[in-house]
Amino acid sequence: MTAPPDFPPIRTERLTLRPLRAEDAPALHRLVNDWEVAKTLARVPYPYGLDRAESWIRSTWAQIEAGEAWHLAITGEEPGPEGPAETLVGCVALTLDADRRGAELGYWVGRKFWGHGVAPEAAAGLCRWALAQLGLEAVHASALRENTRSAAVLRRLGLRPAGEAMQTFLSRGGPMPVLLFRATREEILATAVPPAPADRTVLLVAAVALVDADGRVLLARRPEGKPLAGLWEFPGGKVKPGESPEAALIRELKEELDIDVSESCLAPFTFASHAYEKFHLMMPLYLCRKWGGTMRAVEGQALAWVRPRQMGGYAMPPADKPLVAMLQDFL
Ligand SMILES: Nc1nc2c([nH]c(=O)n2[C@@H]2O[C@H](COP(=O)(O)OP(=O)(O)OP(=O)(O)O)[C@@H](O)[C@H]2O)c(=O)[nH]1
Repeated sequence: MTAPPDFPPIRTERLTLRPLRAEDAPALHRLVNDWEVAKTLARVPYPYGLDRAESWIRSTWAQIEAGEAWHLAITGEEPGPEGPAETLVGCVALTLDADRRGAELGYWVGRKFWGHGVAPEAAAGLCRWALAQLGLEAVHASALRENTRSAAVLRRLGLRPAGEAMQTFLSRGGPMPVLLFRATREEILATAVPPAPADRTVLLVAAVALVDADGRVLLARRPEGKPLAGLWEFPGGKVKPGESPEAALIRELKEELDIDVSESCLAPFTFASHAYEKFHLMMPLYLCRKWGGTMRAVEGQALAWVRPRQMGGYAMPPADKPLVAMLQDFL
């Protein structure tokens, strides 16, 4: 086949699942050729070259056409200079068993998209589609024994532990212990929409829009190694027990930017209330136009002074979206 099959995209709350396209190859190669991702995948060699991404994409078309396996791109939307742009986030797959009554579920998500519940949302979307369209009786999956994150995803989807096995991992060059998971059609249907974790705690984070004389706002890029790394955000951080949000900000601004801010210069502006997968973020956003000292990126983080109108071109955490809209109206 020379083109993706005609397959109507599956849409979930935030994601679209669609056949891979030839032009996805560079993004696919970038996301999978990452040891943290590749090491969890049985059938992916490492390093993973661009040519492999290209030929694998073509092989998935024939499998969809034959009704044997559905390897779909998980895509989301990220802000771009010309409005929201489609971004490859990962892949999700169902491969029919030989008797065509069950199927194996698989998925991976690019490292920079971890922590947002992409895998359960995409896997639940594909499972729901497959139960309706293919009349499957069961879904099964495996996860490396050490991959607790993947085991948690499978449990949230309603799959239950079904033993252990050894499985060859191309990326590891040999057999590795895996945990097996399984669910009947009924079990999946009962839990196919991943429930929000019941014990999601509220995390209080104080943040500030530092505004310069030209009406530009300071954004800082989250450093590698932290959750949501690479995204641009308002300076700030977690409020410690016993600390006021203002005191937390004054401390964080000193620690991160080496500037001195007094409480009277922090004007309450608005707040974000956003359900992340593992916690609920409650984040007051202050405005501040006056500070002392010479600003520097103490943690080596990239800084940018950005007009609110231009913030659409900076990828920011989902919680910040409404804040950006309010700054655009106000500044
Ligand atoms: N500072 C800041 N945090 C934000 C923004 N938007 C947003 O979702 N957050 C979330 O709020 C949380 C802030 O935690 P953090 O990791 O920056 O806090 P911190 O500086 O105390 O970090 P640390 O615990 O690694 O020292 C993160 O989960 C982050 O993703 C934002 O605009 N600014």
